[in-house]
Amino acid sequence: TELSETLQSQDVFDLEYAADLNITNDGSEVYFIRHYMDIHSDKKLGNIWKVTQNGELTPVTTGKHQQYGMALSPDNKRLAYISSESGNPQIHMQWLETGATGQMTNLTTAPSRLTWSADGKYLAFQMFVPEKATPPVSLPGKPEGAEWAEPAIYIDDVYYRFDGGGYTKPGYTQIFLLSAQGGTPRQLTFDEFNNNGAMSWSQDGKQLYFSANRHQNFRLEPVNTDIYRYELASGEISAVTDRNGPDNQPSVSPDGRYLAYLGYDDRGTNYENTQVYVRDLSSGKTQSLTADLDRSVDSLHWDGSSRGLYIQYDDQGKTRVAYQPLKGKAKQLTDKLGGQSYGRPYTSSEFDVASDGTVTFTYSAPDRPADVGLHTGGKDIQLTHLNDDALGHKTLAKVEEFWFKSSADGRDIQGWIAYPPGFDKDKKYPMVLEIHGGPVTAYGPHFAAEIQLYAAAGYVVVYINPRGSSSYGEEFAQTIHLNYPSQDYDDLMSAVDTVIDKGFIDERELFVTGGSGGGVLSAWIVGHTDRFKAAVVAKPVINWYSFVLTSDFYPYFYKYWFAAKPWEDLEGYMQRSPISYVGNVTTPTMLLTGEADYRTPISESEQYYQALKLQGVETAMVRIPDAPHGIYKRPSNLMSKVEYILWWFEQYRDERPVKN
Ligand SMILES: CSCC[C@H](NC=O)C(=O)N[C@@H](CO)C(=O)O
Repeated sequence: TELSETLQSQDVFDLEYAADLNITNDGSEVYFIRHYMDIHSDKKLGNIWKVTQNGELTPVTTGKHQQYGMALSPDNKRLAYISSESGNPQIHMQWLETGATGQMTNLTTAPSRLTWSADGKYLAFQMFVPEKATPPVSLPGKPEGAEWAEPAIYIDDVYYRFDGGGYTKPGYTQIFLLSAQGGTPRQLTFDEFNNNGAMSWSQDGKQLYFSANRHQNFRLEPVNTDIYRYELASGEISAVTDRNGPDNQPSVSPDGRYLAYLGYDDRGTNYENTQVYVRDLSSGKTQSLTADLDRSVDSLHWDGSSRGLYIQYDDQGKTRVAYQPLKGKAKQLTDKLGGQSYGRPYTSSEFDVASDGTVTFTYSAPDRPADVGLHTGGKDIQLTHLNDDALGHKTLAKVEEFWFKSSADGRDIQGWIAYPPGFDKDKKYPMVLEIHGGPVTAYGPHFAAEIQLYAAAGYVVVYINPRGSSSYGEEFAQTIHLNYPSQDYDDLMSAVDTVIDKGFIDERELFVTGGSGGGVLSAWIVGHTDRFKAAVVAKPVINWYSFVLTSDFYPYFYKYWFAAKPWEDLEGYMQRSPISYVGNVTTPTMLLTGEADYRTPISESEQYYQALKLQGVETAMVRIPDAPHGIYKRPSNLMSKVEYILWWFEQYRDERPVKN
């Protein structure tokens, strides 16, 4: 039927995407995790696959498991990875010449960040080491065999719960060393810090560089990570960087002379460009290679000759890889990265580089989640087509870029329109404005099941990067510093007007939704205009005062998003809170949030729901049991989100597509 040729919500179970790309030294093969959605456990699982330059695909591991954290040995003969096939996550190894595999560890908590030494003899990794917590109170008088209520929980840590991880247990993440022959790992760090940042070995294997926040006050200085050097012989740890601001992703050059890393000087704003620094390890001389690039670098890989670095950064909603020599100008390679955020069209990608400069990356297209791509000989090649079977026969929304001027100040703003399958410009369509979160993140022309499903239901979907978004430089992102929400509202309204002016939108049929920061802005919108027929506010902040005092990452939010603590600036907090404008709302507005969302806790949604009820505004609340902030991570939750949003909008639709 015609219906079966458009995307249906249950199709999210058929999506696959590529991650953890590892390219061989000669660039001939790429190992990657082929993620898929398991309809029985309702979880994302994944196995290792290999693809050659000719696009020949071979499975490397198999089974219904979560396999991740893959690291190819320096000689390309072994593949270390983490797998939960024995019940809980353990380090596994595959000998690629023979196909022999083995479980290398028998750990009690999950390992992470497998990092090979240059000689291939060792793997460094990290693991949480729990500490014994004795509650300060134990109840007297419990008779033998009595079934009393669960004991009270005593909390005294700053970070007592974390979105996606639940309530925290006492303990710290420590660094371990494992022989590549397997056996018992040796714990290297023991102190009361989370030694949990990226690691890189010196070429002679005598030192291990890692990033961590090891400041005494680390809990209240949440972004102040530095690079440290661990001496394998003595166990001594010394700081390599010491500025106020994050320093992370250390990477020793192949010739052992330099240490590259990412970071910025913390000026206390909502956003600074992350730069690439290179330190000469013998002289200590350090320079930024990207001081003139007005973008944030997200990741880096050394060139095999140690003469420069391949860097990844977001630029106007796309993600690029460029080659940045140690001296001189960067050379652009590709802008086709993306596709790993399959729910909403956020920029999200990764890349790896072979010794000969062949780049592999997650290949993005608006109609497909991430495939494996290759950049070689100046060309981009798509090596896999992981979703052609599931999506190839479907008519998906076409995604088109548009630019417009904001009514606030004439600033240029970028957006995208997703057209419903079978779109006819001579008809009038309902519109959904979908708003991203962050707020300093970026949408782009990437596959997004949510956008595609709204379009498949007949809506023209509009999404933009309002001021404050990343990928347009520091000034653009900082316009919302201590000023959010603000003129971003005007940017969104100008986008709606621009698309209406194109002539195919039924102005009476406007709908709005957004999640997280987009929940803030959609609640802000219904408090400032009644032009939308219905709204769904997903996982929002409604009241900045209560948010700062209930969100998991509160030492960051109060410090970088506000001028003072809530009780020192009540007026400032309330003036920027959607709750302050609830008295203006007439738009039917539904709330939708995960019950285990500790980033924007469901109490924010409850406040708005109850306020709307008191105001007599049509409202409803959808609570997704056990879902954290990333609702889409369980496919059925992504389905619930989309189905509820479409259902709510349909309640308020009385016009159907008609001829002009
Ligand atoms: C507006 S409060 C912070 C919410 C969150 N930011 C960081 O965690 C957010 O906006 N998340 C976005 C982007 O990841 C989302 O869509 O969930």
